[in-house]
Amino acid sequence: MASIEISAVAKSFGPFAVLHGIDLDIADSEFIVLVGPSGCGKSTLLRMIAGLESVTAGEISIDGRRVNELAPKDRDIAMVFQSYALYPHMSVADNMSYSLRLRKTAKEKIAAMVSDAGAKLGLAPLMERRPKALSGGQRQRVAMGRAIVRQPKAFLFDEPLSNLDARLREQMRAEIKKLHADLGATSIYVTHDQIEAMTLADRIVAMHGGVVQQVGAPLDLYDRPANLFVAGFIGSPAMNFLDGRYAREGAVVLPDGTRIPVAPRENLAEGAQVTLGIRPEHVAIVPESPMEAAVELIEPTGFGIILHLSLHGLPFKVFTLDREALKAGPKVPVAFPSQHLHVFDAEGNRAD
Ligand SMILES: Nc1ncnc2c1ncn2[C@@H]1O[C@H](COP(=O)(O)OP(=O)(O)OP(=O)(O)O)[C@@H](O)[C@H]1O
Repeated sequence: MASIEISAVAKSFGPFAVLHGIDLDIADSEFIVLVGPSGCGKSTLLRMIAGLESVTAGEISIDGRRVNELAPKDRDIAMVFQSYALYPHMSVADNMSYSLRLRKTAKEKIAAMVSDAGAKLGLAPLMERRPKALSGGQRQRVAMGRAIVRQPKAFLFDEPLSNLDARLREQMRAEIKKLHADLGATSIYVTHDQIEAMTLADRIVAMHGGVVQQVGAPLDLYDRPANLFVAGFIGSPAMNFLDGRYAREGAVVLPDGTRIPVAPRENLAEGAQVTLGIRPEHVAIVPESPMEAAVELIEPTGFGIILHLSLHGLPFKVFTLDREALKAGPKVPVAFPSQHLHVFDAEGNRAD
């Protein structure tokens, strides 16, 4: 297994700069998830680590060795693609053993490694089938098996679950997590799905516009997002944002004059433009609250209830497990508990 260091890495396609100075140190055995909206540059970064794209500037090292000029096959890393990329004319066993046969590994060793990986992935009864006779989930398992038998220094995953339906995605997600716990292989996983990022990662790298926005443990990003982008991207239903002005005695004043008490922030001036953030599950419905919101829509999800509310025309959502919320009248009393409030400055950065 390996550590991977990315230092000041930039990428341009002709005149278009898509990655702007990425720095990231990945520890041996770590599971890193690169997450961000379409076009943020996460796949390009992964492909540069794999050697499938050139590095415009900066340096990528694996185990302390610069690999910028190294061909993909010499980097000793395995990539698992969204499209599986299996050989259609080969059986599952032959797909999995292909790279070992190329390396002229001994036959008995190949058989043992393929059967071991097949058993780990629940593929044992399917070893003689061709890919076209497999379901999407089974194909993705074969693609993973092919990566595992190579015993690479690191695994790179490029949206491996995007082609699967929701239920299978959930199941495969758990399998990937178990596999990582079992193999302890350094892994870099690209997705635009923040639930995959939250559930799989040791550390999440949130990207936007070719720039790393925040790196941290999933719950750090959830509890203390560094800026408005991360706050809005991580979490579903998404964090509510309300624009207002900061008052130094410790409040944010909304455009309608509503004062929301917040812990004082040293670095904000009186009257500074700010955005208040609160997650839907943190908005409290409390009978004694003087703040009343109009009920616009009620969405029961089965698991919980999402209320679409508005405070003098400012929309926000509440998520609650309390089924009483289904009976909400035209107005509900709400409160924004100050320990759950996030305040962002005019540049969108966290102000603490
Ligand atoms: N070969 C290329 N030539 C020119 N532009 C490219 C090339 N490959 C990617 N890009 C551009 O680089 C930007 C980043 O693409 P990339 O595929 O890395 O994004 P992504 O975050 O992985 O998005 P997605 O989730 O849609 O794959 C995009 O604007 C894309 O159009």
